[in-house]
Amino acid sequence: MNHEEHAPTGLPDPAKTTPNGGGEVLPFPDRLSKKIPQPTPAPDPADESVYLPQDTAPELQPPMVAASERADLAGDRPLLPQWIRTRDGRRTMARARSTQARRALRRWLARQRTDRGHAAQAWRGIRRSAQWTAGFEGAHVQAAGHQAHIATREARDLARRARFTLLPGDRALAQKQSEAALAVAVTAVAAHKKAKSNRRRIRFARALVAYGIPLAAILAGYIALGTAGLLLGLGSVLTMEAFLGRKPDRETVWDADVRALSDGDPLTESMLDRAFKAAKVIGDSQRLTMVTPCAIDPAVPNAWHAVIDLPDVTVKKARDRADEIAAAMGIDRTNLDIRQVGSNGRRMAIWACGQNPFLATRRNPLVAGRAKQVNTWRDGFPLAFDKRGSILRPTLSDYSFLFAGATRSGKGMGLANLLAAAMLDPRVRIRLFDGKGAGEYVPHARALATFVRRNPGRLVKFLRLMVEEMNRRTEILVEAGLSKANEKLIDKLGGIELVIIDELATYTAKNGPSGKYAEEITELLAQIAAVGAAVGIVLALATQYPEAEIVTPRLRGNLSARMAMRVESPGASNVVLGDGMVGQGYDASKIPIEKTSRGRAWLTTPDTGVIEVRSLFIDEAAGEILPLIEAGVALREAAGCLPGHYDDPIEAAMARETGVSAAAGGTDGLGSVVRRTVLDHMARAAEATGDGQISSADLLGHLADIDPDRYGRTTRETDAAWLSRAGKALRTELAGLGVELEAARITLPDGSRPNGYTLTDLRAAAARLNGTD
Ligand SMILES: Nc1ncnc2c1ncn2[C@@H]1O[C@H](COP(=O)(O)OP(=O)(O)OP(=O)(O)O)[C@@H](O)[C@H]1O
Repeated sequence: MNHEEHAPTGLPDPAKTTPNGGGEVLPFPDRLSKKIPQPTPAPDPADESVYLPQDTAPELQPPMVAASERADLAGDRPLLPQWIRTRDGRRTMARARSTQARRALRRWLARQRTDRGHAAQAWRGIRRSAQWTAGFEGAHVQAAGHQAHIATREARDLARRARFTLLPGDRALAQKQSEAALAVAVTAVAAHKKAKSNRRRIRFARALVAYGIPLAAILAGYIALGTAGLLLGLGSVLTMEAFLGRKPDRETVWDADVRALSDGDPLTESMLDRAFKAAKVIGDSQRLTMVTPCAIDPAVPNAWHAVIDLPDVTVKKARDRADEIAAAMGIDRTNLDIRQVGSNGRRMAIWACGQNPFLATRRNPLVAGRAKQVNTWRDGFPLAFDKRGSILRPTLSDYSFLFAGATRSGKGMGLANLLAAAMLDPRVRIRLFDGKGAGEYVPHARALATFVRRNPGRLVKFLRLMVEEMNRRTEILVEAGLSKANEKLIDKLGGIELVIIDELATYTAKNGPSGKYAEEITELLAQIAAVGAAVGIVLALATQYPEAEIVTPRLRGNLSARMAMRVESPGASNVVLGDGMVGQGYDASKIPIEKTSRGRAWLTTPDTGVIEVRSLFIDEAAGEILPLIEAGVALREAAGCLPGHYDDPIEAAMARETGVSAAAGGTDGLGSVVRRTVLDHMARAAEATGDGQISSADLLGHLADIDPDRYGRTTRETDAAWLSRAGKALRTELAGLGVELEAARITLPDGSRPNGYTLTDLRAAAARLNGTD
């Protein structure tokens, strides 16, 4: 019942309401227009207008007002309108409730006929429990059965051939092949049996949960309460099943044409057939031939694989249409992997996963276990995992590396994985130039043969030495008659040189502050990258700015292993992966900007081609790298090659040339590698004057305090003689450092114009000396 039904008769007439209005009990006429007594408000003694005259008839006297009909003076029943508290109001409400109940019952009855009815729900729940009990293990058994079948048939054929081969030599060979095939068949049959028993065991365990528990509940109810308990138990089990089956099956799930791996459907032959047809890889009249049936890949959740033969099309064509195939299977291209098997170009292994295989974060195995020595030359270093979950381990014996990606894309993690393994290989001399200049690598310093922050001038000198070192090593190889170093030769050559440059743009940007070095650095890097790896000199460059100016095409061409994390544009992706790669579907700018995508990349190496990967994770914030650094220091100490404690020809030559060594990050271990010279004292003295300049006389007085032997004044010396001698000593010292700096006229605040130096000139000379300008 609703208010509109009453409108014509039921609504109170405002004209007839008492003067006290809405706060009082209002009349609510009956539907049958019964005469109802007009409830009257309690008289307000203060309001004389509501007093009835003395001669009012007794029937018009105000009736006794029931408690529920009294005015709600205290306001403690504010949510109930006054009219409900009348008898008619209550009757109206009762009528409304009964109508509602009737409608609810009708709705419930109508629902029972649909797939949302409680019986349907319970039945669906029971069916789902049965499906869950059966599981997917059958696919494994089927695959193993297929293998066993093929292997036995092959063994039988070979045995027959061996029996009928008459030539003794051929017969021996045939028997050998027959025995091998028999062994394979026995293993395949055993694997089939094992898969069956595994399926039985898992099904039994599931059946215990799906059927055992409900049966036990019903039985317990019956024993405890008899028939009532039995009904109660049955009721609760059916309620539980109805809960499990509360969502109706979507029709699409059972429709072969729209099955999707992402909905949890299994990969089937018909799904593959349909997807390859929809992607126009095969025609409507063609069919795929299954070499192995679709089976679960236990390494990745919700992943499947199969080997198929394509009819009259190449695997390359299928790979080119990977996007379309994936879409037809209801997944993203990232979740699909197509590889060629064998050499006929038609057989392919397909792997597909219902969810993004790169959502998982996988830790670097070196930090997960106990840190022990690693052979990066032979076994490589764990860098990343592919979509099938296999860890990729590039070796340090074949090529140089480039890591590129926008900020926070995870390129630093790529370097961190390389560094982690290099730490644990004492033969690797790690030379790190940190162009960002932050403190990120300071904890590693003790194990670094060279550690310099920024300082492009030093990098140029270092790379020149490296090119000389490369030529020296090449000569050794020439003498040994080899084109490439092997593991035995590594020690003779002087170990593996790993040159890491983090933020290449600091050094190779032509328009940057170190532009004058850019060209030479790029050229030297390209030379080292081209032949270095063959003689044990490997580069690992990282940049946030993958632009052709920073990584020139020639340099990129020589860096054979390149990892493109998320970049800003398709052009940047091509700078890393190679021209035209975006057109082939390898586009690092399409990697989503999400936290869960950090470390995802396209990796290209001569061994793998271009593949999609995610780098392994090292939680640097939690200090996971620290035990590796300690282990690296200990290994180098034991091998007698702890930086700064052995004769490193490169750093020795650098020290000769620049006057300071950067082994283990220099004397302060921070990679600042600044040479403390007389220039620093001069700059500090000029700073102390407060006006940015200092006269020669004051400066020499200051130097006399610091280095009395050289600049001190003897008792018999006149002022002029001392100034002349000390001035000459200073010029000699500066010339010895290779610094060209002459005293010039300066104007002091008192107006005098003596000879002296400005702070700006002194700083510029110091920067030139340290190569930091
Ligand atoms: N493979 C990965 N798995 C999980 N998380 C990762 C992975 N790689 C990077 N990350 C996360 O992304 C953050 C940024 O990574 P990283 O410092 O390597 O990026 P970057 O590109 O070098 O950043 P920046 O340009 O600021 O130096 C890391 O702190 C880490 O938490």
